[in-house]
Amino acid sequence: MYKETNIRSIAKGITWRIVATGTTMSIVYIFFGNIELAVATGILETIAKVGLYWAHEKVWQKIRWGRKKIEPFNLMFTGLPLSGKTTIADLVYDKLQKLDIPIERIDSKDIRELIPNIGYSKEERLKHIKRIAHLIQTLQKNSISTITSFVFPYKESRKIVREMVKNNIVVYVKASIEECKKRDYKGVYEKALKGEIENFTGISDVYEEPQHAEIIIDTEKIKPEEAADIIYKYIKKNYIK
Ligand SMILES: Nc1ncnc2c1ncn2[C@@H]1O[C@H](COP(=O)(O)OS(=O)(=O)O)[C@@H](OP(=O)(O)O)[C@H]1O
Ligand SMILES: Nc1ncnc2c1ncn2[C@@H]1O[C@H](COP(=O)(O)OP(=O)(O)O)[C@@H](O)[C@H]1O
Repeated sequence: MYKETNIRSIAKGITWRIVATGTTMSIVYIFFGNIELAVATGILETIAKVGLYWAHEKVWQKIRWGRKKIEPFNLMFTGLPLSGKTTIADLVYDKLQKLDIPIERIDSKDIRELIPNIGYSKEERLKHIKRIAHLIQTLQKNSISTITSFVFPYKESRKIVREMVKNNIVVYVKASIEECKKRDYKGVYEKALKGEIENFTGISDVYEEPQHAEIIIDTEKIKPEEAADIIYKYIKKNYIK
């Protein structure tokens, strides 16, 4: 998010004054053919309008009417490993950033690097998700929206987030296990099938499908760019009118 600095406001004020006063002086000169009158009008106009503009701005700063607060939201991407969460969430993030709203991207790989000593048992995953929900909550207190992509495999883990954060939008990124195995650029399915990874979602642990997702993306039918567009339009319609 950008803040208008004082120096930028002053520069804008000066350039606008040159344009506006130049226009007034030209009109006076065209009508009356008197250069002294045109210059005098220009000087008087500058003095009067600089003061009046300042007062006008001060009054409007106190008026709340017509201002709209953008409520922070959390886009919660959930789905099997390799279903396409990161790919689509990154595209949505790029699109939403262009709207100049305060927004953060939180992906499982970054958080698991940051908090490495946590495993994948149900108990550990729930503990992990509570920390993430707390992080989203803190960002929301500062009006920052979030795009989070985690497996979020249990109904219980998604409920934790829904109860802790405002405006939670579940995006279920759907793909069959067979398809995810084909996409396995991380080699995690291969390892899980060999028994080298325990409690692997979809292989040796459950993925409880969301029953009330706000958005469902079937990645075997919809391309990443189309999916990002659907999600972007949903956000624009419901949160940034
Ligand atoms: N046992 C097990 N189960 C599921 N996933 C595993 C496991 N071990 C490692 N991985 C890799 O870690 C990613 C999932 O981590 P998450 O933090 O999103 O999981 S969770 O939400 O806490 O359940 C997930 O990455 P994504 O592919 O980004 O989903 C896996 O590649
Ligand atoms: N329709 C699709 N949507 C998203 N990803 C897709 C799609 N079709 C193929 N893929 C590929 O599947 C892989 C998904 O990986 P990734 O986004 O890291 O998934 P996840 O974050 O769910 O583990 C990527 O290589 C991506 O290019």
